[in-house]
Amino acid sequence: MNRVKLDYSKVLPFVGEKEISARREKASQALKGLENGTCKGSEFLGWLDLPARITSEELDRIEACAARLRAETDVVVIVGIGGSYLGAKAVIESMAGSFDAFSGTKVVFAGHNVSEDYLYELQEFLKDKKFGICVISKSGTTTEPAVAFRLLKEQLIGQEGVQVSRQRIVAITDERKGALRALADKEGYQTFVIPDNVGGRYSVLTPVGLLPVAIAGHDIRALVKGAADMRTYGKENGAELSATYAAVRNALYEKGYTIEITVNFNPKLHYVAEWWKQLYGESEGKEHKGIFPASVDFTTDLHSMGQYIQEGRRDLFETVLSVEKTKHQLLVPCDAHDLDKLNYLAGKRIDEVNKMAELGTQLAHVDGGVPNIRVVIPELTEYYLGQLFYFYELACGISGGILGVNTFDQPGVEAYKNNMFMLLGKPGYGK
Ligand SMILES: O=P(O)(O)OC[C@H]1O[C@H](O)[C@H](O)[C@@H](O)[C@@H]1O
Repeated sequence: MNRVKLDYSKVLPFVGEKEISARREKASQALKGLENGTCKGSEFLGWLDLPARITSEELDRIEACAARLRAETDVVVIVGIGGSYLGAKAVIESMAGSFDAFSGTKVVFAGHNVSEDYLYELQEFLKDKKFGICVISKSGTTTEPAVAFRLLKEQLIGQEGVQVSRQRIVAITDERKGALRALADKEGYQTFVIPDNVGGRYSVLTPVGLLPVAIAGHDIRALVKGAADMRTYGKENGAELSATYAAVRNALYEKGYTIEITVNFNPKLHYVAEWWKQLYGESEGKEHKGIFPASVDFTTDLHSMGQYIQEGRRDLFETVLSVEKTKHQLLVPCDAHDLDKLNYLAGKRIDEVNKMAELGTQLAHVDGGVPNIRVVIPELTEYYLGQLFYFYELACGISGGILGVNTFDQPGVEAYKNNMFMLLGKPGYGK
């Protein structure tokens, strides 16, 4: 099996193998805590064996629902935020053509902000379209998706009537609890369940990620297979890949490298980094501890953030998502006049230019004092994305264990919500 690989050789000038292997021992302990369910937050370990537990029948049901929505609609609005949004968005952006949005896209997103202009413009866009809604909320009570869903449901009923709109709405939520569950049961929407023991940011391989990805026309079986293969591979070797990444980043953290920048050289990976930021930020950022997860898109951001990374405060390290093989091939053309002085590149692949930018940047940043990890992805396919997700999820569980926090809760997210509810006059929220 070809697979995602890790290269931390460009970290070694900053932390030695000895320091890393000390963290590697802690990583093994943390892994044990996950495997035998004795870690903090152990009620949320359902993701560990999720890829192997998903049955072909469940995938059939998801694919059938996606096929029905694809046939009955021009576009489906995926309504959700945080873990109920980012996994699907990451896969769809990675797999879709860069200009699909201009040639008739199958999915659009809402409920991940409360921008009045965004929602107005979405409603205008949907006015002359046959649309469906896939509303996703584990708790079923999150304000942003609830507001968007209320608007869109009203619009759908107005355009299609009550009966048709019930067919066009699918809800993904808790099996029993929450306002969305109550509404879905009352209206008779088709529903899918988010298991109790899988937290939002770990839910990409549940219907939360799989249904939107299937609606967008991508291969969810390959995605699940990639994750399952990574799980099997990890079981055979003590989760080598994830444990090493967790150990290396913690060794760096303890030496004062408190910010990790995930870097891509392919804009399709932008939302993979956004997904990663939620996974690591919500999991580790607590008790006034944790690596701050950031991200950049190169080479674009080399022309904005590159200066800071090269010469700013030395508390950064980078993790580059490096894709080995492109989907397409394109050569730099030769020009008879060569006024732009680019003929030295004529006949070379665009990807070679990109790869040399990647290598040149890595060397420059390491020289400038920025440790560099490389995560190598053989190709941008659903299969390797599945591997990558599982690699990161397991590493996050291990890393949180090394740090000593409860990786699976997010108490800090409530503070802004309470203030917002109080300011908006929600009953039960005093001054
Ligand atoms: O799926 P939901 O219950 O609507 O939650 C959506 C998101 O919002 C919350 O505030 C949490 O911080 C996230 O972990 C979660 O993924």
